[in-house]
Amino acid sequence: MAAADDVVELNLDQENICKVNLHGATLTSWLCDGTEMLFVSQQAVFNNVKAIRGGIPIVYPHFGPWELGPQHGFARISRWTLEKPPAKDGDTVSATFLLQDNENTRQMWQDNRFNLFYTVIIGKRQLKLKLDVRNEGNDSFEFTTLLHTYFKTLDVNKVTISGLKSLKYIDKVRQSKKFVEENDLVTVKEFVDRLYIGSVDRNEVTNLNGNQNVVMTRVNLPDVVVWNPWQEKAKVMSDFGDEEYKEMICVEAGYVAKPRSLSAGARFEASVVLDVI
Ligand SMILES: O=P(O)(O)OC[C@H]1O[C@H](O)[C@H](O)[C@@H](O)[C@@H]1O
Repeated sequence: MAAADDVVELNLDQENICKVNLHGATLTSWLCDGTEMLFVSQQAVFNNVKAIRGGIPIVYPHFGPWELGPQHGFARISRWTLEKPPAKDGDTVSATFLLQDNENTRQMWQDNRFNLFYTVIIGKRQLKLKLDVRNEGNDSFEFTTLLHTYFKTLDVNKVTISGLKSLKYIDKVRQSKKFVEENDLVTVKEFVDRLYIGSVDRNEVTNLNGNQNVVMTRVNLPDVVVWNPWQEKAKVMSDFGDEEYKEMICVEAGYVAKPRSLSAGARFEASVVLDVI
């Protein structure tokens, strides 16, 4: 369990609440009309050191194994600050979190200076997530970023994902070779780790918890990663139950297929909207 003072709650009403852990600004719960939409492992570790296994960890400034630092970058294992506490505005509640460069990140990542603002907005049957990266230094830098969304489902076998047909994808399970997706609806029946390149901006993920479907709309996040560790990988992950692969599917919106360059003083804004339909 996370310590209470690590968690910021955005409370629209009793049945529509989301929780953000300041460790990584990881969204660890999204209650939509009383149904939990996000998967968090029973084995997840809340020690403010390890990345939280589940919810929506933020990948930045690097997706995947990184020669300069930890896998998926430092954002998901850094302590964020609460820049704007939860406030109600009409039918939504929003809060903004901030990660700034510090001695540790500068040492790891070529002395780059940045502000990364993350705004979470919960509405009725909707969650909106906004990333805003600002280059505060005198030199340009490159980064990749992704919202590593773990959706909760009662049965991963029934989940379908639309919007990927005809796209090229890198299949990390098959020596990172490139393939073209042939299916209108992607289903997951085995260990899957794919990076779909340059997808249309809308994907529908069906049969999530409570038989809910979610439409994911992306702005400035052209790529989609689909991941499920299945039985074989689940067994070797210490913070993931052996059978939990049945209860989750990661559909991750990112800018990851190629790095984004940001010149000195420039800004990169991107967002994901999750609508429960
Ligand atoms: O175990 P983690 O570092 O959290 O990474 C979990 C997974 O994240 C992404 O989905 C990657 O595509 C996978 O290759 C990776 O295994």
